[in-house]
Amino acid sequence: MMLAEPDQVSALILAGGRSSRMGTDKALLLWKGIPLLERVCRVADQCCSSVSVLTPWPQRYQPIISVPVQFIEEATPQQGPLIALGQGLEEISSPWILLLACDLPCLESQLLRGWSRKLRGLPDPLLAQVPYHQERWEPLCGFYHRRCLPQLQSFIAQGGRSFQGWLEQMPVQKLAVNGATAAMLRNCNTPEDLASS
Ligand SMILES: Nc1nc2c(ncn2[C@@H]2O[C@H](COP(=O)(O)OP(=O)(O)OP(=O)(O)O)[C@@H](O)[C@H]2O)c(=O)[nH]1
Ligand SMILES: [Mg+2]
Repeated sequence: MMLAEPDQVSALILAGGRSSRMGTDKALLLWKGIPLLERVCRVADQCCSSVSVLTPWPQRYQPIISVPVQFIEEATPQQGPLIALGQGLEEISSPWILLLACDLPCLESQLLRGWSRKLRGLPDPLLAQVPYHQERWEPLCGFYHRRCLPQLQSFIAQGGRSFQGWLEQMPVQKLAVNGATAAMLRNCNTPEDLASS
């Protein structure tokens, strides 16, 4: 484990989706012999001060995880990633959260460390730092400050559930995405995605 001094970053890995396009729980699917969730946990362990997995099913995943991870049981399952981030921000006390999907087989700790270092120079009013690619945010590989929580809660209270919509009204630093980072952000939603990653 490495502390990203002075900006301590905790990873929050989301593993509570329906996997409806995959047809089977994708957190458990093997990629090069390692379950997708375990792969993401390992990378997060290499670049974050602590790692949490938010899921309604901690018992399902405990046996496959080999690195130190805190499981957070989901209060309101399957309400989508924005609600999940809200619970994570309430329960994790570090200044920054690196939010990660569990379906990112090509995630790289070195690139993520470089992004973590950029947090140090971020002007105070900016509350998030998120990759932006082809006119879309990539919110499930992004950094969110604790101070996001009030804005997030009021967006949710007004019925907002769209990450893209929330980020459009937030002070967010865009992370530019080049070829290498686009490859890292490739997520697996279908069996075809997994086969071609
Ligand atoms: N904890 C938690 N994770 C979620 C939730 N919704 C989605 N995720 C996770 O967010 C990440 C990206 O979601 P998707 O790629 O859409 O995955 P999904 O919702 O399982 O799959 P589809 O049903 O095919 O959309 C995955 O790691 C999911 O497990 C949720 O309500 N709670
Ligand atoms: Mg996905």
